Amino acid sequence: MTLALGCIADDYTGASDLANTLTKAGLRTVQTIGVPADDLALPEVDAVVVSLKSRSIPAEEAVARSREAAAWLNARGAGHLLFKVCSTFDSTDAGNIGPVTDALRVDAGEAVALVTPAFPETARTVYLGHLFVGAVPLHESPLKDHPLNPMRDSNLVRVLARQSRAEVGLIDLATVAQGAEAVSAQLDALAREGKGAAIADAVLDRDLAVLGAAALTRKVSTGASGLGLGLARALVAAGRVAPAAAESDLGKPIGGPAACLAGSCSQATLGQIARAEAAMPVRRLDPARLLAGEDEAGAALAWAMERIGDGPVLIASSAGPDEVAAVQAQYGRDAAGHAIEAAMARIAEGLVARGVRRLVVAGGETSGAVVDRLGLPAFRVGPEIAAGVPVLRTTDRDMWLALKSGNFGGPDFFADALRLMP
Ligand SMILES: Nc1ncnc2c1ncn2[C@@H]1O[C@H](COP(=O)(O)OP(=O)(O)OP(=O)(O)O)[C@@H](O)[C@H]1O
Ligand SMILES: O=C(O)[C@@H](O)C(=O)CO
Repeated sequence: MTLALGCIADDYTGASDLANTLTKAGLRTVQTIGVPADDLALPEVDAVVVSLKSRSIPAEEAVARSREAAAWLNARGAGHLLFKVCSTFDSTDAGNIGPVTDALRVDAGEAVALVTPAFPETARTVYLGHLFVGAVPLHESPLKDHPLNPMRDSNLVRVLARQSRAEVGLIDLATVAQGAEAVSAQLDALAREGKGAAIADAVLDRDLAVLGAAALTRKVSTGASGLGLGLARALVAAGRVAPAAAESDLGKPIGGPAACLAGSCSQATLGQIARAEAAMPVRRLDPARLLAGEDEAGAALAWAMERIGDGPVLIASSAGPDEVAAVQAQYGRDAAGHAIEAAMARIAEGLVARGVRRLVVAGGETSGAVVDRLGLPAFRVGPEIAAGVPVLRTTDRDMWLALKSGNFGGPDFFADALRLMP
């Protein structure tokens, strides 16, 4: 297999978002969970998205895992490596976007890497280095209250510089408007000034096409699905990939019981859970009881088993910012997060052991914990449920999944997803 594009995603929902974007742009794409084992049979594809769970782990571990993924992708001839990060740049001052970008860039022998989280389709735009989520700057958006990485600075040149060894520059919209050659020349100029990364502005899809073409002249770039779209378009335009229609037949219907799990505390997910109450039974986990050692997971599983024969169910730990802050103050941010993720993974395992083959999970870390516990190796990409969220079909067994990024999806996301999982 010779890959046109190798991708390393820092969480599993982000990986499926990117796999969805690449598929829609005509690249035959597969999403793997972790670095694939040598004997994993993969279809012939243009792009592989290796999903890591590296967004919120110590930087040196994130670097080591990303390097391992890069080595696997490079061994399959990847012409370009994209490090897929969140479109809201989720990270802390300790990393991991800066350290991983530095490491991949240096390993590839590049002086500077283009970085942009812009994804206009989901209303993430970058102007003069400032990230906007819809109509508000990042630090005024709900991301300011993220349970693991509250984003309180919208100036990404500053944010990335705090995480990076090298200095960070800017490629502004005026330069992007002049086209790929101007962007490439600006990258060279920034490299001469000693900059190791450049935040690139992008407001419209056409800006992404320019950035993709410029990024493709180097071996490594960092961005969200928007940059993936730009790279895919550039690969097709350069004749390096013959565009393929998305697979319409991902296999026979599976049917049977279905369940949804939500660990994301994003505003979008909280709204979707509230809406789901009208469509299916919803059980809310009590994080305080769970963290005090009560068997909340066992109780939720028993609750689900009483209802699942009649239709889908939803189990959610999600809570608003005040409740999250109270739990974190008592148990610590990471300990609380990990304990809740572990409970979700246990519930997923129990549901699958009892026959669930259609599973929707909301939240990147939550999805990571669930998919790891289920031991799923790779996914083929099915139809799009909402911008950034495809239906996935496991390559090694008959199972449908949807891994939803916290902020993505329409108000009726859970019902919308299940409708596309026959
Ligand atoms: N009630 C709660 N109190 C404190 N932490 C919670 C609670 N419910 C969930 N969590 C934790 O919050 C974190 C949510 O992160 P997750 O990545 O799953 O969602 P997200 O960040 O909204 O999604 P994405 O990364 O896709 O944008 C997880 O670690 C989860 O265990
Ligand atoms: O880019 C995004 O917003 C998503 O794919 C994601 O990474 C959320 O975890």
